[in-house]
Amino acid sequence: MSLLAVRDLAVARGGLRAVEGVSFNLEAGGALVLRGPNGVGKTTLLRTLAGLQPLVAGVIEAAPDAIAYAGHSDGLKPALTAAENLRFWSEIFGGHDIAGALEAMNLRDLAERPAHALSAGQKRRLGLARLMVTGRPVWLLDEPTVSLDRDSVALFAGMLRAHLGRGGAAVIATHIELGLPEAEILELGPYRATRTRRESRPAGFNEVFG
Ligand SMILES: Nc1ncnc2c1ncn2[C@@H]1O[C@H](COP(=O)(O)OP(=O)(O)OP(=O)(O)O)[C@@H](O)[C@H]1O
Repeated sequence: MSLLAVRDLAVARGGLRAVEGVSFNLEAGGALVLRGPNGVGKTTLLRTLAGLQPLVAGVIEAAPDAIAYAGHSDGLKPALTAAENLRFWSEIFGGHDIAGALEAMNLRDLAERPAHALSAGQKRRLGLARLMVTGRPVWLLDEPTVSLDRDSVALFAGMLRAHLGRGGAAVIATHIELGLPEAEILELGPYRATRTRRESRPAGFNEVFG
């Protein structure tokens, strides 16, 4: 079943065309990794897929309410505790349980701490845990591992794999290998997009993500 289908998409930022010729079909369990140099248009593409800005050309087809977007900002309410932040988002997205989200990103011991008193990596973990309570199948992730230490990257990779295993899907802009051997890679260059290869496991990979 297709969760997100994109045909010949062109996107722009600040009035300038970023990338064009983007086509892919994401099914349940599918992951697409966006690669490309700084400024090429990965964020612009994700923002367009999330409906945060209009497309220039092409077609985006997604089921209604299928998409959850995690951008550069963690989107936290600083005065609310970690648990209250998750409850806030859960109520907006339909009342999903927050316990699994706290567990998935190792936040149980920080549940009662206000978000403003979390470290950068802890805030990022909370921002990513938010995805779990949305209950949405398609995760659009913009550099999700920024500020995460090695163990937290592994936690997040596990959470993402579990999401895919449950029939979810993800589009991920990342400069690091996330340990998703089944992921397709979309290399973005100026004004073009090229499907190249699947993500491979580098030597020694299992030490971090196994
Ligand atoms: N708010 C903005 N207004 C105008 N132009 C912008 C804005 N934000 C980004 N741009 C420009 O749009 C182009 C695409 O930027 P984008 O953030 O999509 O790239 P990226 O591939 O995600 O980069 P990075 O790897 O550095 O995160 C860049 O040339 C950038 O300078």
